[in-house]
Amino acid sequence: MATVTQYTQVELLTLHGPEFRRVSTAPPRLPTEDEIPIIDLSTIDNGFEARKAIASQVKAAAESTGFFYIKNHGISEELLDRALSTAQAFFSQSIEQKELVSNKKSKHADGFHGVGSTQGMMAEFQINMCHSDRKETFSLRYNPMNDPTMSNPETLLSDPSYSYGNDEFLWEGTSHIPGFRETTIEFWQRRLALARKMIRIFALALDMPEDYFDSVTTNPGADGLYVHYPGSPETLSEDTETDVGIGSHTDIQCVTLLWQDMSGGLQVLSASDEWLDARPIPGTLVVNIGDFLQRLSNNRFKSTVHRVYNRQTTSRYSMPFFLGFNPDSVCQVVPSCIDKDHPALYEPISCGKWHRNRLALSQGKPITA
Ligand SMILES: O=C(O)CCC(=O)C(=O)O
Ligand SMILES: [Fe+2]
Repeated sequence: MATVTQYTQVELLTLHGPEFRRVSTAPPRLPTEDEIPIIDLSTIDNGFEARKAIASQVKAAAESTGFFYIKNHGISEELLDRALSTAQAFFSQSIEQKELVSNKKSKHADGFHGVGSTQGMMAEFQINMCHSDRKETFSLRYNPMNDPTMSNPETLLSDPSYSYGNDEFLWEGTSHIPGFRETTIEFWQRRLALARKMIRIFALALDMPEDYFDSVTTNPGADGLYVHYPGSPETLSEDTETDVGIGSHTDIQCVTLLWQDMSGGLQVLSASDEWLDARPIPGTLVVNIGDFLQRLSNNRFKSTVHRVYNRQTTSRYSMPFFLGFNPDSVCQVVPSCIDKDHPALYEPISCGKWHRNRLALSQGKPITA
């Protein structure tokens, strides 16, 4: 007997008002190789032609599901293991110890966000409309002192419009965890370097010179996170919505790099409104596109709805990294994405303002013009 696909709706908050998306109620299925491809980065440093070849695969993925895996990405298993142990050591503490580095002490929301404390502004300040997120987070944001490519961090540090560099409390409040500061900063640096390489690949994928985004990634949005999804109580029924890890959302900035443990639970909406199981694949990171890059690409590259369901009784850990552009650089739709049939759909805006507006929206505050 043929099965009839049934649909429900998810509500997403956007700057243009709420947006409703049809989604299938069927359980997630495995993606095809084209839907979420695995792209090999082993040749990324081998010269321009090699990078063009990678970019053409990235372009195909970016124009379809907007999600892909990368392998041979250059971040060692040793560092990933160390970062995971560091995250686990942090989250296994008492709530009082975690609150020593509460994000409330920071202008940039660095630090600890407890379970359910920050609906609608967790992680990268995603907008989750359905229910409280069941996760806790530690986040480290851009600080020019931690960026090895920044030749004059003092200039930025002394610029009051940025209020960079007030993250000492993070290291004081975690100094009892061996290696926490060293590992967290080293991992953040490696992810920033990889994200900068990836944005060059994205420039090529948009048929632009590979250095096209370099000038807007000198002090970019760069949010490195540890995330813990506590296990769900065994008593929860299958259809309850309360044990969701992160509700349906799109990422806000440009490119997300995600390490996930082997628990599973990451689901990605397909072009035909079905949930795809973006299962963990050892040795890979998941890459996806955020709303700001979709905007700059005139909607050519897809910022795709995804969510996390942790329905197991044990913890799930993930470590996402969100790359934006320099907060004050005004960016316009990329010229190669505009022609007479495809006029620019969006006004120029800075990534910082875009991010702030999305945050204000999620908190019910007015949006600045
Ligand atoms: O934890 C994950 O697997 C994904 C997290 C995510 O989508 C996010 O933080 O934006
Ligand atoms: Fe996300």
